[in-house]
Amino acid sequence: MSFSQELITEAQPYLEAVKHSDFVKAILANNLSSEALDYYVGQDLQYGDIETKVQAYLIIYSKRFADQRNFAELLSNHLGIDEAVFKGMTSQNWDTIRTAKMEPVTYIYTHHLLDPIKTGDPLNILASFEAGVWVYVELIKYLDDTGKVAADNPFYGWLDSLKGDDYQNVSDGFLKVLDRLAVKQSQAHLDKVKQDFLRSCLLEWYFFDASFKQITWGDWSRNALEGSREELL
Ligand SMILES: Cc1ncc(CO)c(N)n1
Repeated sequence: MSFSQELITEAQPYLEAVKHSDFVKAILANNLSSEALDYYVGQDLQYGDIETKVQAYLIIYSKRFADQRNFAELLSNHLGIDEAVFKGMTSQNWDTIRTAKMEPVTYIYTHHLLDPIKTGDPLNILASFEAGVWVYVELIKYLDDTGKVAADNPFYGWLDSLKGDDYQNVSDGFLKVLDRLAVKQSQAHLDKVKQDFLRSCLLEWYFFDASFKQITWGDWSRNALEGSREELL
């Protein structure tokens, strides 16, 4: 089994969990609240900016011109994002939502993506990033296959723009690069890379969960501070 097949096999339970998440169920039932949608769009735009940064570092740290060109092209596609699709999903002012502040799960997930940059190793940097791409490709296939996301669904335009072979090919291409970079690496190194990949898959679930519940730093503070006024001992 190739390294990427191993990653994907072990990631299946996380993908199943994403499919079963309240957020995804609400997309399929077309009853996601506008608050959850606004939160998701704002946070995903922040996530997308970190994807830009990660891909820029993949260009910088890759040792092959062919890989660098490929990453540069994919980064250009990423930046070609159809703003209209996101604008159509939310009633919020674009400038406000485009500059949303990162809430806790977005912060943790994006810092998980940024952390391997310090290694300067494209294998480490690519693994945690590709996990998110892979989950999205699989989720989009799943949503499309249900045939339940109709034209009146806020995710219709989003699904329409991402479904099909192009996005799948991007993910498959990244998996091939991972396999090539994994050759001759120590087991300890590969174990760390795998852990990072699976952790991104886990954080995908938390990203949807946080969106469904619109979890903020304020919520976290309130949770932590609740009860702190009681006398100790
Ligand atoms: C949270 C998240 N993960 C993955 C993707 C796909 O790139 C995305 N747009 N957002």
